[in-house]
Amino acid sequence: MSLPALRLGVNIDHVATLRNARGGARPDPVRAALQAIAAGADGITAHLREDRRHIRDEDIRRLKAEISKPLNFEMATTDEMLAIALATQPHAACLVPEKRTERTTEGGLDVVGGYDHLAPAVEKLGAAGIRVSLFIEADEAPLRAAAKLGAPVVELHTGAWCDAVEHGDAAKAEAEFQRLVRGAAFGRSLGLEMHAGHGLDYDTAERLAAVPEFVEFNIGHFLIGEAVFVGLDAAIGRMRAAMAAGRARAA
Ligand SMILES: CC(=O)[C@@H](O)[C@H](O)COP(=O)(O)O
Ligand SMILES: NCC(=O)COP(=O)(O)O
Repeated sequence: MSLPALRLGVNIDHVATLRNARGGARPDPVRAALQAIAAGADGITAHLREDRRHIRDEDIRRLKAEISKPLNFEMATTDEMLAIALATQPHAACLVPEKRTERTTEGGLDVVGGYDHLAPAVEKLGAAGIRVSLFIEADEAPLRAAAKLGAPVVELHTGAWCDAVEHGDAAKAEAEFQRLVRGAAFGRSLGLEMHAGHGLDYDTAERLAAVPEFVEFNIGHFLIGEAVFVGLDAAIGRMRAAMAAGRARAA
């Protein structure tokens, strides 16, 4: 069986985290994006948080102008972010939940409770030719709501699984992995394009790559951390190899 190719979107947010720690211009997240593409990334993901804790407006403008691969713009569903997305015209916009005090994104969007709030944003982004993705949990209710909203893509939140793996909680990890497997199959049966991301490392990306419905992973924090030790090119090369190995096992 030949499976669809599995794309790697590299999230460069945490290059900006490091830059902002000193308040200057270095390290430059756009340089990281260009290097990631040269090393084999299929696209670049950047999350313009409302508090601008890492990526800034100018980074988004430069990314759109300077990179040669698709830009996946992660955003909260606010009027401000919608205006920036419509002005920037990224390839894709991934709607994510945001809490001001969270350290990182803690879960998927509440697509069911937030349906009426999300609907006009999905409609406007789609009408502008921007591919809309919803960052959600791998459960039937949000998947059904995403399909009803008319979003072509969902990104399943892999954070709970990756945390359980990292903390050595084997039972929870297996349950979370099976939830992702079921969610990917169910989402695909609804016609959704299936992406995944949050907290993935070499091992979790390799295992998830064997789930045939996934066509894109977005990976950032781990790769930028690895780059400190082995360089960005090597980290991306090893991630691609891990994904290919997982995919090969599924074929
Ligand atoms: C939605 C998501 O998972 C990404 O935005 C990524 O995690 C970015 O890093 P922070 O969550 O630290 O902003
Ligand atoms: N949407 C998830 C993402 O872009 C990357 O998340 P992480 O690998 O930085 O945790």
